[in-house]
Amino acid sequence: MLTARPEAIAFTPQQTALIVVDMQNAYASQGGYLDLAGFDVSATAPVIANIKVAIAAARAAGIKVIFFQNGWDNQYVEAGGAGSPNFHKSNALKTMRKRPELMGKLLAKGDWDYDLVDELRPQPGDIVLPKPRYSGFFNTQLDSLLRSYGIHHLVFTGIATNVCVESTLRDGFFLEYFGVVLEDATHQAGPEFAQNAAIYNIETFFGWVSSVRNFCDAVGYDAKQNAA
Ligand SMILES: NC(=O)N/C=C\C(=O)O
Repeated sequence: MLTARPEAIAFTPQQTALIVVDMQNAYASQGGYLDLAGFDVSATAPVIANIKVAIAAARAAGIKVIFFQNGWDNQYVEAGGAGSPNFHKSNALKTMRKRPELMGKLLAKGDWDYDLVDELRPQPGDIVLPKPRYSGFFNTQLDSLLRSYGIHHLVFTGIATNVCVESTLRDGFFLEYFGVVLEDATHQAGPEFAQNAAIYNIETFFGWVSSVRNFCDAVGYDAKQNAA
């Protein structure tokens, strides 16, 4: 049983996945895309630390860990051309149009910006999925993989709460997945009200909101003892 808002939610480890959304240098590191595009990433260190604990707890409980990496090939073919709203709305693409010296760097496969942060490394048995748009369900193998493992509960961590986390959780809701976000293992892109609004939306309309500590308690993982 996971203590959560608006109410506790039951889950079994075998039917649950921990989803780690886009914990790449682009979203969590100084000098990465969000930072260069003018978003504040100064408070991401505790989020990385909390995700690390959630991942350890999930692995110990036999919960599948799925990492997403957002981005495209270094020619940006997968980003879409002017016929795609992504071409017009992506702040990474807009930043690179303003600063052409960054072309081939931001969110480009093979570059540091695209890499997962050093602290969060996939291990054998984890799944790593590339995704070309905000939702992890769009143009990825996520749905078929989850169905193949009989998973229908998704516990979300990652950046950004109000963009890729919320988009993926919402799409999951429409596909009949139960979505829980661990709020202290997420961070917004934009002002704090964006975090609060995303959490409000999830808690009220699309899923459940919990914390890393509650998740550890639910799976019987002692974070303090394992840190020692
Ligand atoms: N990972 C995300 O939530 N991404 C948000 C914005 C972007 O990728 O431009």
